[in-house]
Amino acid sequence: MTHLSVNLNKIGLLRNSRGRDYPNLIDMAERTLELGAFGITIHPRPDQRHATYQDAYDLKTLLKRFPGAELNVEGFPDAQFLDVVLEVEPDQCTLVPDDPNQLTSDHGWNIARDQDALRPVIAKLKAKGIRVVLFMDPEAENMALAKEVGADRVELYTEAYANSFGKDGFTEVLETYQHAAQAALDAGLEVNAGHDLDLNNVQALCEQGRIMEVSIGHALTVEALDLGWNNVVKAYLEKLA
Ligand SMILES: CC(=O)[C@@H](O)[C@H](O)COP(=O)(O)O
Ligand SMILES: NCC(=O)COP(=O)(O)O
Repeated sequence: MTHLSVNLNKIGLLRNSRGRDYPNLIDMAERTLELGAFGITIHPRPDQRHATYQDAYDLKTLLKRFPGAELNVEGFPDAQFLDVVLEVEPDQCTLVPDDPNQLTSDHGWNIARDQDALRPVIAKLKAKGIRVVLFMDPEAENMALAKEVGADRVELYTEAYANSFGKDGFTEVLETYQHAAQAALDAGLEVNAGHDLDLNNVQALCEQGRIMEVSIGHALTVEALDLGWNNVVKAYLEKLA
């Protein structure tokens, strides 16, 4: 079984588009957890275009009512992000090497280059009891270094996986991801995955049993336009059971 963490960035985007608290992100989080999701993910970006830093505080308060459920806060470890995460103390923090103006996340860490900056950040987060995840491309050769710099898990960046799904060459791409996941496990890391996962492609990635958690938001929100939020969350839970 793979845990489902629902990313509410796009709920935040809709909310922020009208300057009203509608839809209410915390209400959507509560509804999602009541449906059986393992956790909630947000990725507050410096411009707070969707999820806000305040959402992190409010979600932390909500999660206290759901023992066993987890809050995952993703983002680039700039000073503001770190201040918020160290104060909120989510269950998990996924560090993502995004520039402030990126449209979305589109690459994993270059740990060999960034390790001197990452090590103290990871140490600070872990000192607070926060599980640390590094957002990574599916490169098996880099997993040992991810462990060495102190990460607890890696999150495999799955855009390339999603883009290959259903096309020629998919089997080889899937094997690349499974090989990277196994290398992470062999290095003593647990494995998350995310980005562009959807109801069609998620099962093939997770059914071999290496993926501990997937965080899904964009496709889930779009699929909910057709199927309804409750039905989509339940459908993912069935796929990941
Ligand atoms: C790290 C990752 O792949 C996603 O969690 C990312 O946070 C999505 O960000 P947007 O919702 O801003 O596209
Ligand atoms: N880490 C991936 C995530 O949280 C959601 O990514 P997406 O499903 O919005 O592409």
